[in-house]
Amino acid sequence: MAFSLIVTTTFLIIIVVYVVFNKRAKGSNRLNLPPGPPKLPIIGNIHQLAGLLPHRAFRDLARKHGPIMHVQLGQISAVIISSPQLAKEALKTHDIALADRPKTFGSELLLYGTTDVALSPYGDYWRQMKKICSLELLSAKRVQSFGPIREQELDRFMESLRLSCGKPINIHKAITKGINNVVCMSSFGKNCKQQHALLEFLDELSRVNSGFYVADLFPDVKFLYVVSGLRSKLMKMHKTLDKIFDDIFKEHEGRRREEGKAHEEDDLLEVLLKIKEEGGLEFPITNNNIKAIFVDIFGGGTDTASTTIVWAMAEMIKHPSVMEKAQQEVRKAFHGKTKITELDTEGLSYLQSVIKETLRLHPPIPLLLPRVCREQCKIGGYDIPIKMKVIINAWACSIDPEFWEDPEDFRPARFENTSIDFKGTHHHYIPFGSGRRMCPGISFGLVSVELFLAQMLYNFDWKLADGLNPKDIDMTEAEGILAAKKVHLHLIPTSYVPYN
Ligand code: HEM
Repeated sequence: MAFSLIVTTTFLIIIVVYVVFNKRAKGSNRLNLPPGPPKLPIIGNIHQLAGLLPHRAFRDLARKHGPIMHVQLGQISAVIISSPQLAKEALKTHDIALADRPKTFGSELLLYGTTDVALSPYGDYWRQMKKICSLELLSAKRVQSFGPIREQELDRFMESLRLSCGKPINIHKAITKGINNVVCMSSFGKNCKQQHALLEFLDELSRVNSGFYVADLFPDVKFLYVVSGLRSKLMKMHKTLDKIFDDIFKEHEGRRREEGKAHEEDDLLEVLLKIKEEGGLEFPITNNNIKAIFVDIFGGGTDTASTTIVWAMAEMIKHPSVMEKAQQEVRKAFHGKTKITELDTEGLSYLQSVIKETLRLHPPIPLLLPRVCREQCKIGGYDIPIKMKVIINAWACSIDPEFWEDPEDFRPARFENTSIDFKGTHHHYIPFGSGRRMCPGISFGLVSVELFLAQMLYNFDWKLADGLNPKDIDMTEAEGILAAKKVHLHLIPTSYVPYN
């Protein structure tokens, strides 16, 4: 009986999906869609991604089917762009037409109806919140105001490294904690008790919100969310997250009452609460909107920066001459200084090249955040209809042999004496995206990356734990939106004592 129920249910799912799929496919027959790999009924091209990292699978498919491809991922029709020229057409020429973001059940639930910035639909609400983000929360002045927090956290981090000298350290864990402390204190003013729970939540979020979950690929077949267990998992995550934020808000409210206006600098929560209380906005903001913004700040602010630092250390260990050159630069610049500030890192041009090269080979979000077409347009001569998902493979662009010599080699020197920056105007190098939906957190993210790396290189010499040969470091990426290093990096620091 139970068996026949399963068979009937499966059969029904197949029929429903097939009917919807066919209807959509017929609708697009009149369009000149980009070419793409052959599709199987119902699943389309899902099998070509199975077990692979999407940015790598798409790059391999693009080598066969071209830099603009149409793929069918279950019910999701998507165009994958893998060349800088076409990325420019999409993100510059058709920036407004492609400025929407896709919605998933998970993003709706965990981002309070996508009222954050990153996944909010394009429109007046998004414009208002992006402006608040860029001008109030992540402006150069605000980022600078958190300098003392970063320096205090860095001192603590350096002290913990000194205490561990000669012993192996899990660099991934140590850095993530350090960066998360900075983000937490900048956001809520004090080390918040909920920090650990927030970190665990983010880890899970990156996995479940990749957009490549089976249930997300068949959004019309609602009960797939139920039978796959994703619905209950997401509901539980939402409940946990909401409780974490409620506790943070309560603590903050208590401190506000105790301290009155005696804060030295406003933390980000205080900035947002003041904006909310002042009113006068076209879309008055609620506590739920503020919570959604903090998911962006934590999601965008912690793992992207820590991932970059880990990859930079792994690449430098693999390439000792790069490590030596970066250390020489830092040690010369800081020579004789007992206290190092952010101003001291400004002239470190080789270190900047190391960071740029790390972000070229290991962009933390290799497929950027997906866009959705809101006005039909043409890219590379092909039609992009409304509602089509558009995925830019930024990683494929940054290793395109037409633009980069020996593209898969780690060679920071390639950035010396070039004008290539992070502003998203060179489409062969877009680790922060490009156009209207580009990342507003570049300064906030990079200042920590520079400061942490500079101090790690200045104060310590580094070698691999377990007698591992640098050439054998496993550089595999983890699954999820974020291409973090899958196998944690364990390094042994020894104190560097400068000559007087
Ligand atoms: C190394 C650090 C970082 C990297 C590599 C990075 C990368 C990215 C990328 C690739 C996007 C998508 C852009 C697009 O779709 O064109 C993005 C968007 C975004 N990032 Fe970042 N990010 C970083 C740090 C941060 C920080 C520190 C914050 C906030 C504290 C942040 C907040 C955001 C937000 C809110 C968006 C969405 C913008 C929109 O949709 O309008 N990011 N980031």
